[in-house]
Amino acid sequence: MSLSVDIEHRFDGFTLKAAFEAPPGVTALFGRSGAGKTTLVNAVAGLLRPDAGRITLKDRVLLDSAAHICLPPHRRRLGYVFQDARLFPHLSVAANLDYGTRYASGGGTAMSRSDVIDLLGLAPLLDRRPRHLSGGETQRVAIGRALLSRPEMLLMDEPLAALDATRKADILPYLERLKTAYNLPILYVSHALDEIARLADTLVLLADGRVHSAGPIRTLLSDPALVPVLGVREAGAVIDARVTHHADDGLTTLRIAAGDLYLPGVQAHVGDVVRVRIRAGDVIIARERPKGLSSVNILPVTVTAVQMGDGPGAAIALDAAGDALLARITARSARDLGLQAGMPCFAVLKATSVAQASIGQHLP
Ligand SMILES: Nc1ncnc2c1ncn2[C@@H]1O[C@H](COP(=O)(O)OP(=O)(O)OP(=O)(O)O)[C@@H](O)[C@H]1O
Repeated sequence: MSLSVDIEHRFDGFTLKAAFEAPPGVTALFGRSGAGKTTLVNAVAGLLRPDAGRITLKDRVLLDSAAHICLPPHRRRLGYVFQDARLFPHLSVAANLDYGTRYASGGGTAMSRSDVIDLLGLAPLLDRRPRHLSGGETQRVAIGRALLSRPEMLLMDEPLAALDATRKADILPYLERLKTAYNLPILYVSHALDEIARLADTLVLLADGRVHSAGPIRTLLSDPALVPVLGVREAGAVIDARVTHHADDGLTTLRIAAGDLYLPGVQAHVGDVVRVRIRAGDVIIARERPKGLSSVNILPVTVTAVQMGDGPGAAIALDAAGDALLARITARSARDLGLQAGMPCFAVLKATSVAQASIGQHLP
């Protein structure tokens, strides 16, 4: 286990009482505004001293209120990337990076300055001042500075929240590379499920200062019971698929265990494994294999669970030859089709419904 957290903290009108474990990889803290994400990550960083609790990173105790241990931030060996990058405005990018190196605590990731510059594409920016950088570039420098402090874990609090969709799409591949190239555990705070679905291995779902659910991302994103918590529009499973062919008409063929998927605009090489997020609302269920349909993605599946919602909707969990999928249909359709666990049927996906933004490089 990389990080283990069990803390309590009370503000006027808000109580945080949360425990979770972050294994190696990217652990996402997800929850609505005010759920307690920043309070929790600040407690891990040492920027907030919780009323009570214990936090360990690998075998080091960062906080143990019973033993009166509370390491100051600079002794925790953590890199912190904030939503507002907090670069030094009077220093060049190079000097901002040097600042990270100067305060390297040692022991953490052994990335050299040139590794970091390459990984984050910073070479053309080194002589610039922060005011001459775009939002995405600024965040890349902030990440570089945090990495050069040789942290044992990176804490990222809404690092992309201030960026527009295009800049966000620009920076996500860098985060994916960071994750795959270096074995650095990351605690990633976000209220954007699309980012989390692309990056995270583990999901910790916070609600009202408590951990509502925690576990592997694939399990939680395909759990029909969590659809109302994750948001009915955003909920959807992630699956890994291998790129097998790019056709001249722009459609890419991706292989999953249940068959082939045909999706537009997949920017990955043949042979690459990519993570594809399929929103529950984009999946239609048919009892028999549909004929004469414009959709090209029809997969044989088995219903694994039916979750009727409080309103007109129902969430249906599906097994596609070992890959979990989720569909959101009306409760009326679920009843009319007589859907129940164990029933074989077909999942229909519109090719254009899986946006490029939902496709990320494979994160083992
Ligand atoms: N210093 C403080 N004093 C009093 N209350 C605070 C303080 N910091 C946070 N809170 C309260 O604690 C609750 C959790 O805040 P927190 O910032 O941790 O939530 P969050 O999940 O990060 O939200 P957001 O996504 O909006 O950043 C909120 O109700 C907030 O008003």
